[in-house]
Amino acid sequence: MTLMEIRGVTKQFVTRGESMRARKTTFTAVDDVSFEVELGETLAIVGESGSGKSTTARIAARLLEPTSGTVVFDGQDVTRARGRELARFRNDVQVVFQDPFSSLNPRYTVERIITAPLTYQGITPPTGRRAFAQELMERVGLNPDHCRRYPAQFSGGQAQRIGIARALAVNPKLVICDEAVSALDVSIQAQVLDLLMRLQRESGFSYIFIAHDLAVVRQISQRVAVMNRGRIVELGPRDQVFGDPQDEYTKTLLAAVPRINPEWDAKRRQAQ
Ligand SMILES: Nc1ncnc2c1ncn2[C@@H]1O[C@H](COP(=O)(O)OP(=O)(O)OP(=O)(O)O)[C@@H](O)[C@H]1O
Repeated sequence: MTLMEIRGVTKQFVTRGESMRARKTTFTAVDDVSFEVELGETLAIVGESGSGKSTTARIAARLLEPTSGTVVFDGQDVTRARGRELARFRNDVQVVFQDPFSSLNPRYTVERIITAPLTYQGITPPTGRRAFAQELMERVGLNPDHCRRYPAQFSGGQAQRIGIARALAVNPKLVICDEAVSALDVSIQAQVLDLLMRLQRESGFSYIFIAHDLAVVRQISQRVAVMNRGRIVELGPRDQVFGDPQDEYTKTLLAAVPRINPEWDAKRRQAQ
């Protein structure tokens, strides 16, 4: 079943040079992009820096309006949704950002951060906020006794787990991870990826997983979209894209990754 459909989405940014007299120029960051996200799957979007991945993610999350094209979620056109319709969308689609610290309010306790999406939606958990936050902390591998602590008292990997717990608080159907593990050390990255995969197995939601690291994408995704200069140049099942890429740019991208060691990769997948 299709959960989200991005149809012919284009995003242009109008920029102006330093001086007021400088001419305005239009830059197309995302150019006629279309893809679908199936219920329960992980679709990865990969590409070099500047290829338009984050802009696409922000449009899919309705954090940015496209210049043209449509975003359909659960059968509804939400491209210009407002009010209650937008609130429902914001509940169903959660985002985990790259830098956990800048996406967590430093003045709020973890308990307050994790339960904030419930507050926006006007929901009171039957067991109370603290018990609810503690349960989620346990689910993401954090010590529930630390629920009164502040973000600065956690490591980068732990802070990202707080961001993930917050995303899960409202039982989303889709979680958009925008370079969610890119800022973490490799060993911590692997732990957070394992957590993301476990949570999906438990709850059945979908991921759009944005990353530039192909080793990470290979581990987590079922399908992969490759972006180059604002366009999707290849989209297919992971093993097809990695094993038999059709597009020249995808081939170049794969050739440039020395970190994918097939033996290591096979061992990791066996261990999962
Ligand atoms: N608000 C904006 N105004 C002008 N240009 C923008 C804006 N946001 C993004 N861009 C440009 O659009 C292009 C695509 O950016 P985007 O962040 O989507 O790429 P990306 O693939 O996610 O790269 P990265 O991995 O570096 O974040 C870039 O050239 C960027 O400079």
